Amino acid sequence: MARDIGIDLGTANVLIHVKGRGIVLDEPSVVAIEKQTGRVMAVGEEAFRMVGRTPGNIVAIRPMKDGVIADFEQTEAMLKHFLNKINVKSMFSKPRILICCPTNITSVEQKAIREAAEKSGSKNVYLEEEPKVAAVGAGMDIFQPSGHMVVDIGGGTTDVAVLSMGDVVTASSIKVAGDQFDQDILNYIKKKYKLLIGVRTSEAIKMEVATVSPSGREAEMEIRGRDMVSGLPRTISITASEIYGSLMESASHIVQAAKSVLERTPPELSADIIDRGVILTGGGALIHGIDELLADELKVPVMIAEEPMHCVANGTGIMLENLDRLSNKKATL
Ligand SMILES: Nc1ncnc2c1ncn2[C@@H]1O[C@H](COP(=O)(O)OP(=O)(O)OP(=O)(O)O)[C@@H](O)[C@H]1O
Repeated sequence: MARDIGIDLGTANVLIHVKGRGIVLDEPSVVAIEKQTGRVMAVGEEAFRMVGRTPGNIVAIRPMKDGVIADFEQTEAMLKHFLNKINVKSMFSKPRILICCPTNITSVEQKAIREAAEKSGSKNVYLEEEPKVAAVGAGMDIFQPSGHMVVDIGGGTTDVAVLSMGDVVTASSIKVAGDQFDQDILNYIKKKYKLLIGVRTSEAIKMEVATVSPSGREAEMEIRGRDMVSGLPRTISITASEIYGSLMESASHIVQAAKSVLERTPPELSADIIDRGVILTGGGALIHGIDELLADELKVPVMIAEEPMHCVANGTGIMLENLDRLSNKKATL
């Protein structure tokens, strides 16, 4: 039985979509390694629980940090682990696999990703650009001769693209996305309160109280960390309005990337975008107020896709059904 498998190989999360079954795996892109031997101790959810909490000889890393493959061996190990976990070999004979990986990876890295997938039992491996698949997963019919614009805000990268007739017309990719907001919050707390917090705490702040909305947000949260002066644990309370300022620089990079794409878009397609609006995908689209900010700045309607974190994974399923229309990267590798 031939089956199709789609993989969103994201810098923050890996999702695997199996035709007819939907998303069968959704785990953080984290690997825990024993430092001296390089042995992989844990992958995904289990490794994520160790972030910031490992003893000295173990380190929990994100092998694809910042939208590039920072550690290729660990990326490969992670991909193999996930494919084994869903037991591809016993499930299907010769599945077709479509992988969406960061836009900036080199052709050598692309080849190695393909090989890792092939070793897990597939002879037909395709790679595709993330914004294109995100747009399809968000429900856009990008194969028509009309303009669609997607802003995919992930963990490491924000990809902005205008698509028409199944291809990218204008695009921009910047290394400012959800992770940068976490870092901004962490830096702000450190500077203002002399309090050290971990990335997991700053991510929780981003989700629960942060906003980039010009109209603000009513939210407050108690956070714990280590006082830089006394070295002792300390609890403070923070509000949405004070976090707002620390996020504005990163938010404006995302706005600028979207503006630069619109400025380079042919006028007929711009007109389509005014009618249809811009769709936001990726987990970063869930930061409070990003839709309002972009709508204010771009002067076009902006909507957050349904289940923005699942768009790429769901899009792989749709793309695999349209393999003939897919610009097949396989031949070029
Ligand atoms: N409710 C939320 N509010 C704000 N941010 C969120 C929320 N949920 C998830 N995120 C952020 O979304 C980001 C991860 O999104 P996603 O899984 O789409 O990224 P990715 O596809 O792995 O990354 P990339 O596209 O860079 O490869 C993280 O930075 C995470 O903190």
